[in-house]
Formats: sequence, C-alpha cells, structure tokens
Amino acid sequence: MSTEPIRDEQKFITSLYARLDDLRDRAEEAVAQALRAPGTGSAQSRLERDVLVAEGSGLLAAFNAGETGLCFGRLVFKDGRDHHIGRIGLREDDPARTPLVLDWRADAARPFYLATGHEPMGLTRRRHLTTKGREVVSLHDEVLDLADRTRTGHEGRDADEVLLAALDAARTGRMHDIVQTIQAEQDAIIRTPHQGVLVVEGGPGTGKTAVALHRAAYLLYAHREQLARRAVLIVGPNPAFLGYIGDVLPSLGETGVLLATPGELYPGVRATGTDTPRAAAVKGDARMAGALALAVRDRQRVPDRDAPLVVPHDDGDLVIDHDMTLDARNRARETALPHNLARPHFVFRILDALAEQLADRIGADPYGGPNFLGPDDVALLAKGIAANPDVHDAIGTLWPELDPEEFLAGYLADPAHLPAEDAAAIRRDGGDWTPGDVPLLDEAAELLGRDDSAERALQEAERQRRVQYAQGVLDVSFASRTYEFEDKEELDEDASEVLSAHDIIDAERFAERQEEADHRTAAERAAADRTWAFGHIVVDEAQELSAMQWRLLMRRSPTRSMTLVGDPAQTGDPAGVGSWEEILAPYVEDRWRHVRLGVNYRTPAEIMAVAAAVRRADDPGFEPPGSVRSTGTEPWDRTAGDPVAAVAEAVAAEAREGGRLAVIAPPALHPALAGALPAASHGPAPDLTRPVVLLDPRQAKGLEFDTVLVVDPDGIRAGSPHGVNDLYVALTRATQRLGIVRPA
Ligand SMILES: Nc1ncnc2c1ncn2[C@@H]1O[C@H](COP(=O)(O)OP(=O)(O)OP(=O)(O)O)[C@@H](O)[C@H]1O
Repeated sequence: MSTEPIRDEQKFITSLYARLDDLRDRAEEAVAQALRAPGTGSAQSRLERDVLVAEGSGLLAAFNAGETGLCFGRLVFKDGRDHHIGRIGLREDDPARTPLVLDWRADAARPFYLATGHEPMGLTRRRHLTTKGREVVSLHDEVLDLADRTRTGHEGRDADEVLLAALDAARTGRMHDIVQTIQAEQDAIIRTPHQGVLVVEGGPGTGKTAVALHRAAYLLYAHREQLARRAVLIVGPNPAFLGYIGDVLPSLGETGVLLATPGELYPGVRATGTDTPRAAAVKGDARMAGALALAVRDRQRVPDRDAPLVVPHDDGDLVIDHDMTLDARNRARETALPHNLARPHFVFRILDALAEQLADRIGADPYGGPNFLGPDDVALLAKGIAANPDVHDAIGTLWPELDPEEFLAGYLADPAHLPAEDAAAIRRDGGDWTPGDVPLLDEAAELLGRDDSAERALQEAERQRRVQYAQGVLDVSFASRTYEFEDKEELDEDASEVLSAHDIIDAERFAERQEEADHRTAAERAAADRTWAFGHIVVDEAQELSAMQWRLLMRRSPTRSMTLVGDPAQTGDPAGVGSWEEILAPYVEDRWRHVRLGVNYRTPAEIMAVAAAVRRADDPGFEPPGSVRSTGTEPWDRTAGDPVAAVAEAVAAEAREGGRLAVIAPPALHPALAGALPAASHGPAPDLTRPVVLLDPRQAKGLEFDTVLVVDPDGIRAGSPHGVNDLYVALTRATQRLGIVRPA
C-alpha cells in the first residue's frame, strides 16, 4: 500500500489545522479584547462589545468543534473539482477566499453521502479519511468511475468498511455524531425542508436519534438567522438520555439548542414526583383539557337567588345578586378571553350595576319622575364604589384572579368533571409536582391567562427603540466584517459569511441583549419563558408523549415546524398515544410527512432474532428492521436459583470483554442488584460513562451499550400494560453481546 497519499493528506490536514488555530486565536483575541475594552458605559459601546463577543463566541464554538475530525472526506470529480469535506467549512486566507474544506451540510458535499456506482453524481473517487487527533491514520478510497484506472492502493474491498468500523467501535456512554458515515436514506431525512411536521419512524437502532440530531444541526446551518433567534428545542424521554445525546450537537459546532424532558417544560417547576401508571394515563388523556376548562368555569360563581352578597357602603348596602352576577358573567365569558383576562370585564360590569343600584336608590323621585342624579353624579358614585376594597373582596369570591399552580393544586385535591375512578386515581393533596402535572399546569396557564397588558405595552415601546438602535450598530458591523469563515455553498459567495455578526445575532435579539441584565442566549431565554415559540422542535421517543403533552408542545410550535421520531413498538408510557394520525390530526389534519428508516445499525442479527421472537409471540407477523451486521456471538439465556448472584458473576465475566455494560432489570430487583454490584452506577440519573450501569427498562430507552444483561424478562413483561414493549427495548440495547438471566 502506498504511503504517499497518506503523506499528502497529512500535509493538507496539517495546513488545515494551522488555519483553524489561526482563526481560533483571532476569535479568542477578539472576544478577549471586546471584554477588556473599557468602553464608555453607553448603550452604543455595550452593543458594540456584544456584537464582538457574540460573533467571537459563535465562531469559537464552531472552531472548537473542528478540533476533532476536522476533515474526514474528499470528493474528486471528473471535471477536475476536488473538495475536502469537514465538520466545519474553512477558507484560505487569500483575496479569493478559496475554500479549503466544505462543511458537511453544504449542498456541494452531498455526493459524499449519496453517490453510488450507479449514480456517481460526477465523482470519480470518494475518499474517507480517518484521523486520530491531527494525524491521518488511514484512507479508504471508493472508485466510482470504472473508466478511471488510477489506483492509490487504498481502495477498499467493501464500501461499508468505514461504517462497520464505526458500528463496531466500543461504546463510551455518550452518543457520537455520524457525519462521516451518514447513509443515503438518512441524508434525505436530515435535509428535508424544515416547514411542517416530519415523522421519522423506524425500529430499534435504525438511527432515528442520530438522524434527528443531525437534522437539527443541518437546519441551524441552512436557516441560521431564523433558528438562532427562535432556538431549537429537543425533547427526550429522561435526563439520562439527554446526557447521552448532549455532546452530539456541540461536536457539530451547534450550541443554540435547548434539550429538555417533557417534565421540564413548565418554567419554574421541577417535576420530582412520580405518578402511578393509572394516574399518568388519566393525566395524559385529552379529556383532561375539557375537565380543567370546566373546573375554571366552576370558579366563576353566581350567588344563589336567596343568598346575594351584601357589602355595607356609606350610602347604604350594596347588593350583588344572582341576576346581576349572571349578566356580568355572561358578558365576561362572551369575550372568550382566558379567565384572568376576562375578569376585568366581569368586574366593570358589576361595578356599573352597583353604581346604577345606588343611583336608583339615592336619586329616585318619590313621585315617579326621572332620577335626580345626572351622569356626573352617577360617575362619582361609581368611582366611590370602585375604590371600596370590600366590594373588590366580594367580587373576588365570585371571579377570583387565579394562579396556575394554586389552581391545579386545588383541582388535584378534589378533581371534578371526571369519572369517579379517574378522579380517585389522580386525587392528591399537596406533594411534589410530577411530569404528568406539567402539561396540566401549562393547560391551566392557558385557560387562566395573565393580565400583563400594561407591562407589555411599556416593554414593547422600549424594545422598538432598542431594535432601531441595534440595527444601526449591526449595519456598521456588517460593513466592516473581517472573518473568512466558510460555511455555505462554495459558489454562493454572498452566503458564505454565515457566521458574521449578522447571522449569529439579529437586530431584535441583539436589542434584547442590550439590557445589561439579560445576556442569555435564545435557548436560555426560551427555557425560562412558557410562551416561547421555538423555530423548530425535535421530539425523540415521540411515541411516549401523552395527548396533553402534545397540546403543550404544539403551543410551543405555532409554525408546526417539527421533527418527530419514534417507534410505536417501543411505547412504554401508559399515557403514550397509539398512532401518529391520532397524535397529529387535531393540529395539522393529514398535512404531515412520514418517512421510515429500515436498517438496524446497532443490534447484531443474532440479538435481533431473540428480540423479534419476543414480539412474534403476540404478533406473528412482526418484522423487525434488518441488522446491518452480525457478530457471530449468540446471546445466552440462563435460569438461576439466585438470579442476583448469577448477574454478579456474569458481570464479572463480561467485564473481561471491556466496554460499557448495562444490567436492565425490573425496579423491584434494583436494591438487591445494586448491593451485589457495588461498582454499578444506578438511581434516577445514572452515570452512563461508568463501565457498569443498572437501569430499569424505561431508563434504558434510546441508550446503547456494548454488553447488556436482561434480568427477569418475564417480570419486565408483566410489569406494566406495555410490558412487552419494555422488554423489546431492553433486548435491543446491545451493540455486541446479550445475556438473559431468569429467576428459577
Ligand atoms: N450512518 C451511521 N453511521 C454510523 N453509525 C450510525 C449510523 N446510523 C446509526 N448509527 C449508530 O447506530 C446506533 C443506533 O442509532 P440511534 O440511537 O440513533 O437509533 P434509534 O433508531 O434512535 O434507536 P432506538 O429507537 O432503539 O433508541 C447509534 O450508535 C448510532 O450512532
């Protein structure tokens, strides 16, 4: 094998890193200088500093991402074009700003993922470069033009060699990006236009999570301005999963993303409680929306005919009676505003009616003539009544101002408008909020509304002033841009300055940053704002979400720009919704796209056969996704009188193989197993980077390990209404070896 091509590539890679170092130094210096600058303390100087810091920080994140695997591919075209492909794009420091390496997301990089012998897309050769640190360790060439007789000695026998090496690599407890080996079917999904709802379905290990994350990175690249402002939200099933996937986007240079579990989507509330499966199912059901709406109406009361409210007043008692309240309530409800926003209508109506009542009494002509009081007198009376705190207290008992948390706590203590057994399942007096309560709090917040009109008007006027100001500063910055960061289609010169200040920050966001106190990114601000509208939402394990959680998420996505990935065969949550049609019809009818991934990249064929047999017991026609590889290692299956001791023994034996190992067992066995496996990480947020972790099947969702031991499969299956799905999930987590331990 010739070493010359490796030497040549090494020379190129070394020069590329020199360029990266140079750009990084400059960006670092720009940030440091901006922060050091004394400034005048004026709004103008603060804005200028923020432009520089934002620009420098965005570039630094991308440059740091480039440190590992900066360049991993090369495309040689028949027409003489020759491009290197990398994690980020960089340009030469010359007047022509010659592209050095293309961003993997650029259109020109697509043949790297799509070209085949049948459809070479103009390529003669595609090269995969494998690097370790800054050193080129191997090359793998694919010749796509059979007429091309040049040979480098690095032509592989098998085009999938690079992919298989990636799939076979030992796991680290953290998901890695797949930019070097994205498959054609995955590439198409990653680059699907961002408008509308895209559902990505596929069995275990088909790369749904990987594809969803790369799609987020692609959309941030293709629509940077819009998405940097509105932020991208990624929803995953539990904190361990979010930790597992948390490195992928930063490794692609993207940081403007908020990762959250569904239980974290109501700012200010930490859902630390747990619901019974029955309570979770009731709370997740769409009927809860109706029940809560009725419960809010219950708080809009009318006194009985024979029990009006009487408020003593200087000019005689004020009587708030049935008819007066009913009329005020109807008027307020007719506004169709949320409870707290309709409240002023109710209040004014009652105050008017009371003023009339008093006027009728005081100014009545005993001889039946017109009232003695003129409009000014009545207005004065009304003013007096409006200033009377007792009147407001009385009105408050009829139409109180309500806070979502207080309201929901009250509702859960005595749940109304539900069948008795459902109400009993969710009844709770006090205690911690649960993930199932979060969408109910959000629903309550929607139904109640917050009367912040005065506050908003003031803020808006101030914001407009700042936006105008910021636009001026940005225009100055745009005119004097200095960076050569290549980020887009190489031929599209105008679009190549994507990471200049204009793209990282626009006038609106920038103006917001002008407030000294608020230097947060869009993602940070989104995390704190219940009414935030995200630019795009990715939902992983989407089959787990309840109807109520969907209502919450759809409110966060008014444009319905969403990527939903999931597998109905893996549904574990008792509140999970049955079909995509059922989930989506209320929001987008049938206007959504559905794509499937059909190849299992994780689980070897031997393990998949065992997992599929479990499902076939209930569903003989069940077809799992085909595994891309087999390892020749058959799973083992043991019955043991002392399953805990058997697991400890098996863990010790498997440890010799190295890599990461997970013991997946029903929660009831965890205390005993944790005792027998002192080195295992376990609990609500296990450390997945440890060599051994102990998980229950729900925690294992979305994760993968070199070796998996499934303990008491029958117990897992019997453990919940979706037990068979939980077992299927547990059995499909291994990339190399699977063992099963059954209690005798
Ligand atoms: N094109 C690819 N190149 C390299 N690795 C890949 C590729 N596609 C998927 N993988 C790997 O396959 C494994 C499974 O991918 P992923 O977790 O995204 O699957 P999934 O469909 O979300 O699985 P599940 O539904 O079981 O959680 C991961 O290790 C992922 O990195």
